[in-house]
Amino acid sequence: MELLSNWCSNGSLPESYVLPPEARPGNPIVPLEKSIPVIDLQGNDRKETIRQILKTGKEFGFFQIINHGVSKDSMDETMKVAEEFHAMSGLDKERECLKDPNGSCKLYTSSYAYPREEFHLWRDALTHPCRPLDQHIQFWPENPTGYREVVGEYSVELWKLSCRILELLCEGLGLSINYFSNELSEAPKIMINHYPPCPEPSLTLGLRKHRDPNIITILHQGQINGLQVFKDGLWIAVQPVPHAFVVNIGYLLQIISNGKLNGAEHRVVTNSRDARTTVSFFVYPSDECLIGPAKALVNASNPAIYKPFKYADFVIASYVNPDKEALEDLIYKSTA
Ligand SMILES: O=C(O)CCC(=O)C(=O)O
Ligand SMILES: [Fe+2]
Repeated sequence: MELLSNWCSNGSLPESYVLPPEARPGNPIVPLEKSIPVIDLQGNDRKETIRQILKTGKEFGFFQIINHGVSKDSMDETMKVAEEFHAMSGLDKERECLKDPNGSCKLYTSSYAYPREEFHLWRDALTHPCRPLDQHIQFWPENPTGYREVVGEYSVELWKLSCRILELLCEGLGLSINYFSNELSEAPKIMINHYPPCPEPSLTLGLRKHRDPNIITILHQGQINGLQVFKDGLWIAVQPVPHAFVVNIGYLLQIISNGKLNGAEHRVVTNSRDARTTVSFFVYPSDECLIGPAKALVNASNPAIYKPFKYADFVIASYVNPDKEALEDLIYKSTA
């Protein structure tokens, strides 16, 4: 596996990156009236904020947040070390990711299933766990200078923000305020994506259509366009708003909410001019965690759509041995 950043500037798109016609991005459709709502977390009416989050979490599965309490400096410095990391040589990047004998810090290109992929994606990525910080930080990259300190502080802030958003969601859904304060949110991860300029943006993608396999994701997407959300058969671009975060409902939260929230499908398109670097904070459960509709949300008029399953089995059916039917058998309650 050679990182994309090592060779991407040679000016051509290899055949293995050319997606089949139906999966290509085509012309992006940006219906203005359907843009992703921006929610002010400092709005002084808490009930109104919760109403907006629930509404857009159902309609779009995505929202942007401003006045979220994470400092601009922390966001800017994190973006800077993220860009610097991907600007290092391939060998240096690999060396920085070998510090954990258990391989918790991962560097890959395209998706982590690269060797099995029929088509590759125009992306490199670095990912590592981030909580509890003192159990993981010693395995993170030491270079670029300041990486651990800056990303360490950022991940503490993002954890606080995740808890705050989950509390608002709990309140809106009618769940106890600490519903997620357990193994459901035990294994958060940072992911630093890098999408170099691409010679043929119409033929390939940075990420194919997917739902995040987690509870929620908080994305720092910087200033470059690329993220698109699938809604009612259209792709909607998530326009960068300076220092906003993009929040998206993960597939597991769709299941826990018994369909009251939507784990929306999304993808990343590339462009020929600007490199794009993004930082995702993923809230994941532990592998052993049981996932299923919250009891408080199921009753005679809202019967359970999904049945309980172990998170590790979901990962197997989604990624390790991807099998749509096996995944549906695992998560959906039989209607027979
Ligand atoms: O880079 C982006 O804009 C989105 C990344 C994403 O969807 C993911 O990492 O799951
Ligand atoms: Fe995603």
